[in-house]
Amino acid sequence: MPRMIAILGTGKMGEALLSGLVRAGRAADQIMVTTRRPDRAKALTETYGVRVVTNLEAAEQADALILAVKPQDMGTLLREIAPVVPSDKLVISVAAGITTDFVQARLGGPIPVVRVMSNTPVLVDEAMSVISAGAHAKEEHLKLTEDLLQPVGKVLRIPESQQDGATALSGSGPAYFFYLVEAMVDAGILLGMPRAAALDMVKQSIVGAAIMLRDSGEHPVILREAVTSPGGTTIAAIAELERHRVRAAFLDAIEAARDRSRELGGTNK
Ligand SMILES: NC(=O)C1=CN([C@@H]2O[C@H](COP(=O)(O)OP(=O)(O)OC[C@H]3O[C@@H](n4cnc5c(N)ncnc54)[C@H](OP(=O)(O)O)[C@@H]3O)[C@@H](O)[C@H]2O)C=CC1
Ligand SMILES: O=C(O)[C@@H]1CCC=N1
Repeated sequence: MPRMIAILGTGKMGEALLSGLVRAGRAADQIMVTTRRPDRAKALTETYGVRVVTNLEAAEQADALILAVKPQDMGTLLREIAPVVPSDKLVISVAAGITTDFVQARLGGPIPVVRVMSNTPVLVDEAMSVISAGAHAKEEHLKLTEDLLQPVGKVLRIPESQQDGATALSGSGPAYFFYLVEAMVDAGILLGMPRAAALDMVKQSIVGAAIMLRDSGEHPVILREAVTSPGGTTIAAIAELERHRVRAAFLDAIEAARDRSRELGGTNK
């Protein structure tokens, strides 16, 4: 395990990863973070007891760097730290669309870079993190990255060519489920239910369904068929979902997210 880890750009994702590291037992004095705003720095120190440093201090002193700025800010950050990052430092990027080649080219030298796409359920130790090695990252670097991420969820190694697709599927994935919950609660309101009761019903249904899906080992089609009685209520709803081409909308939506991830990587300078 790297002795000192630095998170550069500690916003929503950076903080989610930070909280996971702390929950997994990493001592606060083995984590450094960087931020842009002083009020954010103060809040992170107060909540986690971690040291807030400059990007240059983090890049010099930490054994592994987790880059968690927005894709649009990655070029600027890499230009700033490039002069002080030695070629044996493990650099982990969690930014959508940013390729390992992009990071390596801006840091210069044979730097081991690992690209990660995680998601916000890292906050409840249920993240889906997919990881890919850059040209100079070896088995030991993938293993170190897995060791960092395994305490906060599931980790899968994938070819980097699939990273933009994974960003669309599991990186953004939680948002699609929250969106679905919102839509179903609205349906409850339409049927005249109080908002709080509708939210309770939908929340418990999605949690129950998610746990069944994870723990039963059954295919989702089998689980859905078990709810769908001949001539019953569920098939009446599914007929409407099909009529509105909801499945096709998901295919198009996730393809659009994949394309946007590619664009974020391509347009960044
Ligand atoms: N949110 C999500 O669900 C997921 C996000 N990601 C990826 O994680 C990354 C971060 O996203 P997210 O956490 O949502 O975004 P945020 O805007 O919440 O976090 C980015 C943080 O980086 C800070 N920052 C920007 N530039 C610098 C700099 N030069 N030095 C120090 N700090 C800097 C920002 O400061 P300031 O607030 O002042 O702008 C901000 O706090 C993105 O690349 C995204 O693609 C990946 C998976 C899921
Ligand atoms: O929306 C985004 O760009 C980020 C990347 C994956 C999830 N959120």
